[in-house]
Amino acid sequence: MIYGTCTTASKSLSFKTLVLQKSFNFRVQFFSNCSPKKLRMDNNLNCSIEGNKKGSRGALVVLEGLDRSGKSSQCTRLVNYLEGQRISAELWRFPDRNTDVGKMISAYLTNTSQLDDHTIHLLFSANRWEKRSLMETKLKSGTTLIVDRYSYSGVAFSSAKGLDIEWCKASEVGLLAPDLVAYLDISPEKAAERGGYGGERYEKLEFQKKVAESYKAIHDVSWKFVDAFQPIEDVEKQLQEIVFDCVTECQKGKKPLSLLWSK
Ligand SMILES: Nc1ncnc2c1ncn2[C@@H]1O[C@H](COP(=O)(O)OP(=O)(O)O)[C@@H](O)[C@H]1O
Ligand SMILES: Cc1cn([C@H]2C[C@H](O)[C@@H](COP(=O)(O)OP(=O)(O)O)O2)c(=O)[nH]c1=O
Repeated sequence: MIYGTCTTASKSLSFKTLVLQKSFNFRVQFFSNCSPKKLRMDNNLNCSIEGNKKGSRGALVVLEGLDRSGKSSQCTRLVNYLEGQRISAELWRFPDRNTDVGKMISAYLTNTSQLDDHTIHLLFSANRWEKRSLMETKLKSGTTLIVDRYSYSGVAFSSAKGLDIEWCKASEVGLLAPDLVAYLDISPEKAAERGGYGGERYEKLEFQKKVAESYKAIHDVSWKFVDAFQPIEDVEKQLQEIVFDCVTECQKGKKPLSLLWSK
């Protein structure tokens, strides 16, 4: 590890351009208006600035998609990538089956319990609410969260069963809004051909087709659609680029956290 000192980041530009990029030809995160910081450089010459400037925070990144679209694989790869860039990152997933609520959800998904559609919807929401405050603490302390499914799964899956979309959203209002939603786009038929399909309650082609329609109904222009039928490494590369940009924006400290369904 090599350490240097960043002395000129306060007035816009040029530290990275004039000194670092030109002389050494590598990429360094640049932050305007920050006090002098230590630069941390790894063996690949990836460089980051230690410490958080005021308002700097981690990014809330959500991966959504049909069952078997590749979310879990890509979430793991993303966290590894970010850690390689010296960006603090954690992998989260919903449902979180470790909590008491999560255990009820897991029993439902594995068909060992039966629940009314409204009830299971509210349990999925509760499972997010019980993690909300920890989520906020982590983000504010500078940790980026890569989240495998979030509110949009809640709304897409429940509304695919016929529940009213606005009713489905209501229990999600006030949860933290993601900085980025990446949708792993694959047809239900192609997803169904992938390994391990068929074990849990929702892993049925006809139902997944309805879920795909629900996702179409709830997405907005801010979502990034990534073709999930590409080779796994190509999906990974594309995600790395959009996630890195998002994390950089959040590190700048000019983007406060916002709340779900307020946009
Ligand atoms: N781009 C891809 N191309 C081919 N197979 C993939 C790709 N992404 C994931 N897979 C495989 O598909 C299966 C489901 O992937 P997974 O990441 O568990 O999806 P999800 O979390 O969305 O259910 C796994 O066997 C995984 O290895
Ligand atoms: C987070 C969430 C997931 N789900 C569904 C989607 C999945 O079919 C199932 C379990 O999610 P998950 O364990 O992520 O399944 P997979 O890895 O196959 O994508 O729960 C909901 O119905 N509502 C929700 O709020």
